[in-house]
Amino acid sequence: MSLPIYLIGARGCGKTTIGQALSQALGYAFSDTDHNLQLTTQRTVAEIVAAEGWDSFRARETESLRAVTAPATVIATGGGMVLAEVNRRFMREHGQVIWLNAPSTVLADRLERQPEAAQRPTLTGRPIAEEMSDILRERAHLYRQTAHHEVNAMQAPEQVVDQILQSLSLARAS
Ligand SMILES: Nc1ncnc2c1ncn2[C@@H]1O[C@H](COP(=O)(O)OP(=O)(O)OP(=O)(O)O)[C@@H](O)[C@H]1O
Ligand SMILES: O=C(O)C1=C[C@@H](O)[C@@H](O)[C@H](O)C1
Ligand SMILES: [Mg+2]
Repeated sequence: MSLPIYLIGARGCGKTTIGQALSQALGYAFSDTDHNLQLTTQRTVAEIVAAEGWDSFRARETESLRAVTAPATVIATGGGMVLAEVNRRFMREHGQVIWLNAPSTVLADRLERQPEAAQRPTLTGRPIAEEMSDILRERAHLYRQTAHHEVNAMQAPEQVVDQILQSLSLARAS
């Protein structure tokens, strides 16, 4: 059975972009926990957070992770999925976890170009560059401890996909 592949990392690291390309390369299905939540609730992240608050969003995100988990599927997760221990354990136990890592300056740059505010409401109320730096400082250890493999997400998308494929095949061979 082909285990699911979970992509984790901060906003803008490319979980959705790379996830789609990786799923095509492997002939796997593709799911995205943020999109799944949007479909099932018919609301954006910003709308859920405005109506119910972040704690409720985080609880729904845990449900979304379970709902999309299936064999032979690449799963792009929400940037905050690693905050809950239950999610970290679930991903490590059910599949291969890949951290798409890039410096906060690169991520902030991408988000400033394409903010998608409905899916990425502010987490701290601070400007994007400062928020990203704070978020990575808080979460880097959680991404690191959850991931089976860390990949450099500053490379061009095709190279990121290649590096993931290499990590996975090396893991299978060892
Ligand atoms: N390797 C890359 N090189 C250059 N640009 C990239 C790369 N990966 C993603 N991008 C760009 O960065 C932006 C954010 O990418 P994407 O939406 O895939 O990130 P994400 O990790 O899914 O974010 P979120 O956690 O908010 O869902 C998009 O404009 C995308 O085109
Ligand atoms: O980093 C985060 O906490 C988030 C990232 C996005 O993928 C969404 O899941 C949401 O905007 C929260
Ligand atoms: Mg995404």
